[in-house]
Amino acid sequence: MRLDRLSLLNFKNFQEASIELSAGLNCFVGANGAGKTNLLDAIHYLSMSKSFLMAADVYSIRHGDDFFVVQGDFLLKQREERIYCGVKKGNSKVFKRNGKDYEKISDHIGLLPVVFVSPYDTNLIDGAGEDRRKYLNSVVSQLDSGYLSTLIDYNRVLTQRNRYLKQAWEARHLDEEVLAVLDMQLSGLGTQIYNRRKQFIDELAPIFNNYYRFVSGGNEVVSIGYDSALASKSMGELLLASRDKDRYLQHTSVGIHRDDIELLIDGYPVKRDGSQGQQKTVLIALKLAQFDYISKALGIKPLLLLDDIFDKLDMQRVEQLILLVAGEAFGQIFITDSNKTRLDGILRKTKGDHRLFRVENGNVIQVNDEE
Ligand SMILES: Nc1ncnc2c1ncn2[C@@H]1O[C@H](COP(=O)(O)OP(=O)(O)OP(=O)(O)O)[C@@H](O)[C@H]1O
Repeated sequence: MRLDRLSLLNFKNFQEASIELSAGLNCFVGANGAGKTNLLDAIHYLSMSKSFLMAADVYSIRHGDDFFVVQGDFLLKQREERIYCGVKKGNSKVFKRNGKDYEKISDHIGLLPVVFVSPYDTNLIDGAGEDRRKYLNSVVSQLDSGYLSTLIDYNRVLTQRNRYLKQAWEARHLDEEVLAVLDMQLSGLGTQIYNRRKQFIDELAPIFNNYYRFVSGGNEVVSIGYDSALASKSMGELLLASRDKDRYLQHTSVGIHRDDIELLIDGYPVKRDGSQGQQKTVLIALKLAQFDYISKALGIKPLLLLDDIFDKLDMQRVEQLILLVAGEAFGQIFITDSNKTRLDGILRKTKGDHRLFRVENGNVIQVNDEE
Protein backbone atom coordinates (compact mmCIF):
# COMPACT_ATOMS: atom_id res chain seq x y z
CA MET A 1 0.00 0.00 0.00
CA ARG A 2 1.22 3.50 -0.72
CA LEU A 3 0.08 7.10 -0.84
CA ASP A 4 1.02 8.69 -4.17
CA ARG A 5 -0.46 12.16 -3.79
CA LEU A 6 -1.63 14.21 -0.82
CA SER A 7 -3.75 17.33 -1.40
CA LEU A 8 -4.77 19.82 1.26
CA LEU A 9 -7.11 22.77 1.27
CA ASN A 10 -7.38 25.02 4.34
CA PHE A 11 -5.98 22.28 6.54
CA LYS A 12 -4.35 23.82 9.65
CA ASN A 13 -1.58 26.16 8.42
CA PHE A 14 -1.81 24.96 4.78
CA GLN A 15 -3.98 27.06 2.49
CA GLU A 16 -3.38 24.83 -0.50
CA ALA A 17 -0.81 22.11 -1.07
CA SER A 18 -0.41 19.11 -3.31
CA ILE A 19 2.50 16.73 -2.84
CA GLU A 20 3.68 13.90 -5.07
CA LEU A 21 5.18 11.35 -2.74
CA SER A 22 7.89 8.73 -2.99
CA ALA A 23 6.84 5.09 -2.65
CA GLY A 24 9.74 4.69 -0.22
CA LEU A 25 11.09 7.30 2.16
CA ASN A 26 9.62 10.82 2.40
CA CYS A 27 11.59 13.29 4.51
CA PHE A 28 10.12 16.61 5.63
CA VAL A 29 12.51 19.21 6.98
CA GLY A 30 11.57 22.61 8.37
CA ALA A 31 11.72 24.95 11.33
CA ASN A 32 9.57 24.57 14.43
CA GLY A 33 5.95 25.38 13.67
CA ALA A 34 6.41 25.09 9.88
CA GLY A 35 3.66 22.48 9.52
CA LYS A 36 5.56 19.16 9.40
CA THR A 37 3.39 17.45 12.02
CA ASN A 38 0.28 18.89 10.35
CA LEU A 39 1.19 17.05 7.14
CA LEU A 40 1.46 13.76 9.01
CA ASP A 41 -1.82 14.48 10.75
CA ALA A 42 -3.49 14.98 7.34
CA ILE A 43 -2.31 11.48 6.38
CA HIS A 44 -3.68 10.19 9.69
CA TYR A 45 -7.06 11.72 8.75
CA LEU A 46 -7.14 9.71 5.53
CA SER A 47 -6.49 6.48 7.40
CA MET A 48 -8.35 6.92 10.68
CA SER A 49 -10.88 9.62 9.66
CA LYS A 50 -9.74 11.87 12.49
CA SER A 51 -6.82 13.84 13.86
CA PHE A 52 -4.05 11.97 15.64
CA LEU A 53 -4.25 14.68 18.29
CA MET A 54 -7.83 13.56 19.04
CA ALA A 55 -8.96 17.16 18.71
CA ALA A 56 -12.41 18.00 17.30
CA ASP A 57 -12.42 18.25 13.49
CA VAL A 58 -13.13 22.00 13.43
CA TYR A 59 -9.74 22.71 15.01
CA SER A 60 -8.09 21.43 11.84
CA ILE A 61 -9.81 24.12 9.73
CA ARG A 62 -7.34 26.85 8.85
CA HIS A 63 -7.85 29.92 11.06
CA GLY A 64 -10.25 32.34 9.38
CA ASP A 65 -11.71 29.72 6.98
CA ASP A 66 -14.82 27.62 7.43
CA PHE A 67 -13.92 24.28 5.83
CA PHE A 68 -11.00 21.99 5.07
CA VAL A 69 -10.43 19.20 2.58
CA VAL A 70 -7.80 16.47 2.71
CA GLN A 71 -7.55 14.10 -0.23
CA GLY A 72 -5.22 11.19 -0.85
CA ASP A 73 -4.56 9.03 -3.90
CA PHE A 74 -3.50 5.59 -2.71
CA LEU A 75 -2.49 2.37 -4.37
CA LEU A 76 -3.83 -0.61 -2.46
CA LYS A 77 -3.35 -4.15 -3.75
CA GLN A 78 -2.81 -2.82 -7.31
CA ARG A 79 -6.02 -0.73 -7.13
CA GLU A 80 -6.23 3.04 -7.00
CA GLU A 81 -8.17 4.38 -4.06
CA ARG A 82 -9.12 8.04 -3.70
CA ILE A 83 -9.98 9.03 -0.15
CA TYR A 84 -11.65 12.35 0.54
CA CYS A 85 -12.27 13.96 3.90
CA GLY A 86 -14.13 17.25 4.08
CA VAL A 87 -15.14 19.19 7.17
CA LYS A 88 -17.28 22.34 7.10
CA LYS A 89 -18.17 24.27 10.23
CA GLY A 90 -21.68 23.41 11.39
CA ASN A 91 -21.97 20.36 9.07
CA SER A 92 -21.14 16.74 9.64
CA LYS A 93 -17.88 15.33 8.25
CA VAL A 94 -17.96 14.02 4.68
CA PHE A 95 -15.76 10.98 4.14
CA LYS A 96 -15.61 9.30 0.73
CA ARG A 97 -13.87 6.37 -0.89
CA ASN A 98 -13.62 6.69 -4.68
CA GLY A 99 -16.34 9.37 -4.72
CA LYS A 100 -18.80 7.33 -2.62
CA ASP A 101 -19.86 8.35 0.86
CA TYR A 102 -19.35 5.79 3.59
CA GLU A 103 -22.55 4.66 5.27
CA LYS A 104 -20.60 4.46 8.52
CA ILE A 105 -17.19 6.16 8.61
CA SER A 106 -16.02 3.47 11.05
CA ASP A 107 -16.20 0.99 8.11
CA HIS A 108 -13.12 2.73 6.69
CA ILE A 109 -10.90 1.95 9.68
CA GLY A 110 -8.39 -0.78 8.84
CA LEU A 111 -8.53 -0.29 5.05
CA LEU A 112 -5.40 1.92 4.97
CA PRO A 113 -3.58 1.20 8.23
CA VAL A 114 -1.18 3.72 9.67
CA VAL A 115 1.34 3.75 12.52
CA PHE A 116 2.13 7.20 13.92
CA VAL A 117 5.16 7.72 16.17
CA SER A 118 4.80 11.14 17.73
CA PRO A 119 6.20 13.27 20.56
CA TYR A 120 2.61 13.41 21.84
CA ASP A 121 2.81 9.65 22.54
CA THR A 122 4.30 10.39 25.95
CA ASN A 123 0.78 10.20 27.36
CA LEU A 124 1.02 6.44 26.72
CA ILE A 125 3.59 6.42 29.52
CA ASP A 126 2.74 9.26 31.85
CA GLY A 127 -0.96 9.69 31.05
CA ALA A 128 -3.96 8.00 32.64
CA GLY A 129 -5.11 4.42 31.98
CA GLU A 130 -7.69 5.92 29.64
CA ASP A 131 -4.92 7.08 27.28
CA ARG A 132 -3.50 3.55 27.05
CA ARG A 133 -6.96 2.04 26.53
CA LYS A 134 -7.58 4.54 23.72
CA TYR A 135 -4.33 3.39 22.16
CA LEU A 136 -5.30 -0.29 22.47
CA ASN A 137 -8.73 0.38 21.01
CA SER A 138 -7.33 2.36 18.12
CA VAL A 139 -4.80 -0.37 17.17
CA VAL A 140 -7.05 -3.38 17.65
CA SER A 141 -9.88 -1.75 15.71
CA GLN A 142 -7.53 -1.38 12.72
CA LEU A 143 -6.93 -5.13 12.96
CA ASP A 144 -10.42 -6.35 13.59
CA SER A 145 -13.53 -4.54 12.36
CA GLY A 146 -15.76 -6.53 14.76
CA TYR A 147 -13.78 -5.17 17.73
CA LEU A 148 -14.98 -1.61 17.23
CA SER A 149 -18.66 -2.58 17.11
CA THR A 150 -18.25 -4.80 20.20
CA LEU A 151 -16.64 -1.87 21.99
CA ILE A 152 -19.46 0.49 20.95
CA ASP A 153 -22.00 -2.07 22.26
CA TYR A 154 -20.05 -2.48 25.51
CA ASN A 155 -20.04 1.28 26.09
CA ARG A 156 -23.77 1.47 25.35
CA VAL A 157 -24.61 -1.27 27.90
CA LEU A 158 -22.19 0.28 30.41
CA THR A 159 -24.00 3.61 30.11
CA GLN A 160 -27.35 1.82 30.59
CA ARG A 161 -26.05 0.01 33.68
CA ASN A 162 -24.67 3.22 35.20
CA ARG A 163 -27.93 5.04 34.48
CA TYR A 164 -29.91 2.21 36.07
CA LEU A 165 -27.69 2.24 39.20
CA LYS A 166 -28.31 5.98 39.54
CA GLN A 167 -32.08 5.63 39.05
CA ALA A 168 -32.25 2.75 41.54
CA TRP A 169 -30.34 4.78 44.11
CA GLU A 170 -32.65 7.75 43.70
CA ALA A 171 -35.77 5.50 43.82
CA ARG A 172 -34.31 3.56 46.79
CA HIS A 173 -35.18 0.33 44.97
CA LEU A 174 -33.01 -1.95 42.84
CA ASP A 175 -34.50 -4.77 40.79
CA GLU A 176 -31.87 -7.54 40.90
CA GLU A 177 -33.27 -9.12 37.76
CA VAL A 178 -32.83 -5.95 35.67
CA LEU A 179 -29.24 -5.71 36.86
CA ALA A 180 -28.63 -9.41 36.14
CA VAL A 181 -29.73 -8.92 32.51
CA LEU A 182 -27.43 -5.91 32.09
CA ASP A 183 -24.56 -7.81 33.76
CA MET A 184 -25.00 -10.74 31.44
CA GLN A 185 -24.79 -8.49 28.37
CA LEU A 186 -21.85 -6.55 29.75
CA SER A 187 -19.94 -9.75 30.66
CA GLY A 188 -20.35 -11.25 27.19
CA LEU A 189 -19.10 -8.09 25.45
CA GLY A 190 -16.40 -7.37 28.03
CA THR A 191 -14.97 -10.89 27.79
CA GLN A 192 -14.68 -10.63 24.00
CA ILE A 193 -12.83 -7.31 24.31
CA TYR A 194 -10.56 -8.68 27.05
CA ASN A 195 -9.59 -11.71 24.95
CA ARG A 196 -8.83 -9.63 21.87
CA ARG A 197 -6.75 -7.06 23.75
CA LYS A 198 -4.87 -9.76 25.67
CA GLN A 199 -4.06 -11.70 22.51
CA PHE A 200 -2.75 -8.52 20.90
CA ILE A 201 -0.50 -7.55 23.83
CA ASP A 202 0.80 -11.12 24.33
CA GLU A 203 1.77 -11.40 20.68
CA LEU A 204 3.19 -7.87 20.58
CA ALA A 205 5.43 -8.39 23.64
CA PRO A 206 8.33 -10.34 22.04
CA ILE A 207 8.42 -8.03 18.98
CA PHE A 208 8.47 -5.01 21.30
CA ASN A 209 11.40 -6.52 23.24
CA ASN A 210 13.38 -7.14 20.06
CA TYR A 211 12.98 -3.57 18.82
CA TYR A 212 13.86 -2.14 22.22
CA ARG A 213 17.00 -4.28 22.38
CA PHE A 214 18.04 -3.25 18.87
CA VAL A 215 17.60 0.51 19.40
CA SER A 216 19.04 0.58 22.94
CA GLY A 217 21.95 -1.73 22.17
CA GLY A 218 20.70 -4.19 24.80
CA ASN A 219 21.34 -1.91 27.75
CA GLU A 220 18.02 -2.57 29.48
CA VAL A 221 15.24 -5.15 29.42
CA VAL A 222 11.66 -4.00 28.95
CA SER A 223 8.34 -5.78 29.19
CA ILE A 224 4.73 -5.07 28.32
CA GLY A 225 1.63 -6.73 29.79
CA TYR A 226 -2.13 -6.33 29.80
CA ASP A 227 -3.26 -5.41 33.27
CA SER A 228 -6.84 -6.54 33.90
CA ALA A 229 -8.88 -7.89 36.79
CA LEU A 230 -10.30 -10.35 34.24
CA ALA A 231 -6.98 -12.23 34.36
CA SER A 232 -8.02 -13.85 37.65
CA LYS A 233 -11.84 -13.75 37.62
CA SER A 234 -14.52 -13.77 34.93
CA MET A 235 -16.29 -10.51 34.19
CA GLY A 236 -19.56 -12.03 35.48
CA GLU A 237 -17.91 -12.90 38.83
CA LEU A 238 -16.39 -9.43 39.09
CA LEU A 239 -19.70 -7.68 38.44
CA LEU A 240 -21.48 -9.86 40.96
CA ALA A 241 -18.82 -9.30 43.62
CA SER A 242 -18.93 -5.52 43.17
CA ARG A 243 -22.71 -5.22 42.98
CA ASP A 244 -23.13 -3.72 46.47
CA LYS A 245 -20.24 -1.35 45.97
CA ASP A 246 -21.58 -0.26 42.56
CA ARG A 247 -25.00 0.43 44.11
CA TYR A 248 -23.46 2.92 46.47
CA LEU A 249 -21.07 4.38 43.92
CA GLN A 250 -23.87 4.53 41.32
CA HIS A 251 -21.50 3.45 38.59
CA THR A 252 -19.76 0.28 37.38
CA SER A 253 -16.42 -0.03 39.16
CA VAL A 254 -15.15 -3.20 37.41
CA GLY A 255 -14.69 -4.23 33.79
CA ILE A 256 -12.53 -3.73 30.77
CA HIS A 257 -13.12 0.04 30.96
CA ARG A 258 -10.73 -0.02 33.95
CA ASP A 259 -7.93 -2.06 32.34
CA ASP A 260 -4.45 -0.80 31.60
CA ILE A 261 -1.16 -1.62 29.87
CA GLU A 262 1.82 -2.28 32.14
CA LEU A 263 5.21 -1.12 30.86
CA LEU A 264 8.33 -2.10 32.84
CA ILE A 265 12.03 -1.39 32.46
CA ASP A 266 14.33 -3.80 34.29
CA GLY A 267 11.26 -4.80 36.31
CA TYR A 268 10.23 -1.28 37.40
CA PRO A 269 7.55 1.04 35.96
CA VAL A 270 8.85 2.94 32.94
CA LYS A 271 6.71 5.89 34.01
CA ARG A 272 8.48 6.18 37.38
CA ASP A 273 12.02 4.95 36.73
CA GLY A 274 12.66 5.36 32.98
CA SER A 275 14.81 8.30 31.82
CA GLN A 276 13.43 10.54 29.07
CA GLY A 277 15.55 8.78 26.43
CA GLN A 278 14.50 5.36 27.73
CA GLN A 279 10.85 6.38 27.71
CA LYS A 280 11.20 7.64 24.15
CA THR A 281 12.87 4.34 23.14
CA VAL A 282 9.98 2.41 24.74
CA LEU A 283 7.47 4.41 22.70
CA ILE A 284 9.36 3.94 19.45
CA ALA A 285 9.81 0.18 20.07
CA LEU A 286 6.11 -0.12 20.89
CA LYS A 287 5.06 1.58 17.66
CA LEU A 288 7.51 -0.34 15.49
CA ALA A 289 6.26 -3.58 17.06
CA GLN A 290 2.73 -2.43 16.26
CA PHE A 291 3.86 -1.91 12.65
CA ASP A 292 5.16 -5.51 12.40
CA TYR A 293 2.06 -6.91 14.06
CA ILE A 294 -0.36 -5.08 11.72
CA SER A 295 1.73 -5.99 8.65
CA LYS A 296 1.51 -9.68 9.51
CA ALA A 297 -2.13 -9.64 10.56
CA LEU A 298 -3.46 -7.71 7.55
CA GLY A 299 -0.86 -8.64 4.94
CA ILE A 300 -0.35 -4.90 4.20
CA LYS A 301 2.49 -2.69 5.38
CA PRO A 302 0.94 0.32 7.15
CA LEU A 303 2.13 3.83 6.34
CA LEU A 304 4.77 4.67 8.93
CA LEU A 305 4.64 8.27 10.18
CA LEU A 306 7.70 9.23 12.22
CA ASP A 307 7.39 12.67 13.78
CA ASP A 308 10.47 14.09 15.44
CA ILE A 309 11.66 10.65 16.60
CA PHE A 310 15.31 11.49 17.33
CA ASP A 311 14.77 14.12 20.04
CA LYS A 312 16.15 13.05 23.48
CA LEU A 313 18.00 10.02 22.09
CA ASP A 314 21.76 9.58 22.41
CA MET A 315 23.95 9.18 19.30
CA GLN A 316 24.04 5.40 19.52
CA ARG A 317 20.24 5.14 19.60
CA VAL A 318 19.91 7.69 16.79
CA GLU A 319 22.33 5.63 14.65
CA GLN A 320 20.39 2.43 15.29
CA LEU A 321 17.13 4.13 14.38
CA ILE A 322 18.63 5.54 11.20
CA LEU A 323 19.68 1.99 10.25
CA LEU A 324 16.11 0.81 10.76
CA VAL A 325 14.49 3.67 8.85
CA ALA A 326 16.97 3.52 5.94
CA GLY A 327 16.54 -0.27 5.67
CA GLU A 328 13.96 -2.22 3.74
CA ALA A 329 11.85 -3.55 6.62
CA PHE A 330 9.17 -0.87 6.41
CA GLY A 331 7.06 0.14 3.41
CA GLN A 332 6.34 3.81 2.79
CA ILE A 333 7.80 6.08 5.46
CA PHE A 334 7.12 9.74 6.27
CA ILE A 335 9.67 11.30 8.56
CA THR A 336 9.93 14.84 9.93
CA ASP A 337 12.92 16.56 11.49
CA SER A 338 14.03 20.14 12.04
CA ASN A 339 17.65 18.96 11.57
CA LYS A 340 18.51 18.68 7.87
CA THR A 341 21.95 17.17 8.49
CA ARG A 342 20.33 14.23 10.24
CA LEU A 343 17.86 13.69 7.41
CA ASP A 344 20.71 13.92 4.88
CA GLY A 345 22.46 11.18 6.85
CA ILE A 346 19.41 8.92 6.49
CA LEU A 347 19.01 9.72 2.80
CA ARG A 348 22.65 8.84 2.11
CA LYS A 349 22.14 5.41 3.67
CA THR A 350 18.84 4.76 1.89
CA LYS A 351 19.13 2.54 -1.15
CA GLY A 352 15.47 2.64 -2.18
CA ASP A 353 13.32 5.42 -3.61
CA HIS A 354 13.23 8.61 -1.54
CA ARG A 355 12.28 12.29 -1.62
CA LEU A 356 13.15 15.29 0.50
CA PHE A 357 10.68 18.13 1.06
CA ARG A 358 11.20 21.50 2.70
CA VAL A 359 8.26 22.77 4.73
CA GLU A 360 8.04 26.53 5.24
CA ASN A 361 5.07 28.42 6.68
CA GLY A 362 2.48 26.08 5.25
CA ASN A 363 4.26 25.49 1.91
CA VAL A 364 5.86 22.21 0.86
CA ILE A 365 8.62 22.23 -1.73
CA GLN A 366 10.40 19.16 -3.04
CA VAL A 367 14.15 19.65 -2.99
CA ASN A 368 17.06 17.65 -4.33
CA ASP A 369 19.03 15.74 -1.69
CA GLU A 370 22.13 17.86 -2.11
CA GLU A 371 20.36 21.28 -1.84
N1 LIG B 1 -6.29 25.49 12.56
C1 LIG B 1 -5.13 26.08 12.27
N2 LIG B 1 -5.07 27.14 11.42
C2 LIG B 1 -3.89 27.73 11.12
N3 LIG B 1 -2.70 27.35 11.65
C3 LIG B 1 -2.72 26.32 12.50
C4 LIG B 1 -3.91 25.64 12.87
N4 LIG B 1 -3.61 24.64 13.74
C5 LIG B 1 -2.27 24.73 13.93
N5 LIG B 1 -1.74 25.73 13.20
C6 LIG B 1 -0.34 26.15 13.12
O1 LIG B 1 0.47 25.07 12.73
C7 LIG B 1 1.76 25.28 13.27
C8 LIG B 1 2.24 24.01 13.94
O2 LIG B 1 2.51 23.10 12.93
P1 LIG B 1 3.24 21.75 13.24
O3 LIG B 1 2.89 21.22 14.57
O4 LIG B 1 2.97 20.89 12.06
O5 LIG B 1 4.76 22.24 13.25
P2 LIG B 1 6.09 21.40 13.07
O6 LIG B 1 6.69 21.79 11.75
O7 LIG B 1 5.82 19.95 13.27
O8 LIG B 1 6.95 21.99 14.24
P3 LIG B 1 7.95 21.32 15.32
O9 LIG B 1 9.28 21.14 14.60
O10 LIG B 1 8.02 22.37 16.37
O11 LIG B 1 7.34 20.05 15.79
C9 LIG B 1 1.68 26.36 14.30
O12 LIG B 1 2.30 27.51 13.76
C10 LIG B 1 0.18 26.57 14.47
O13 LIG B 1 -0.14 27.89 14.74
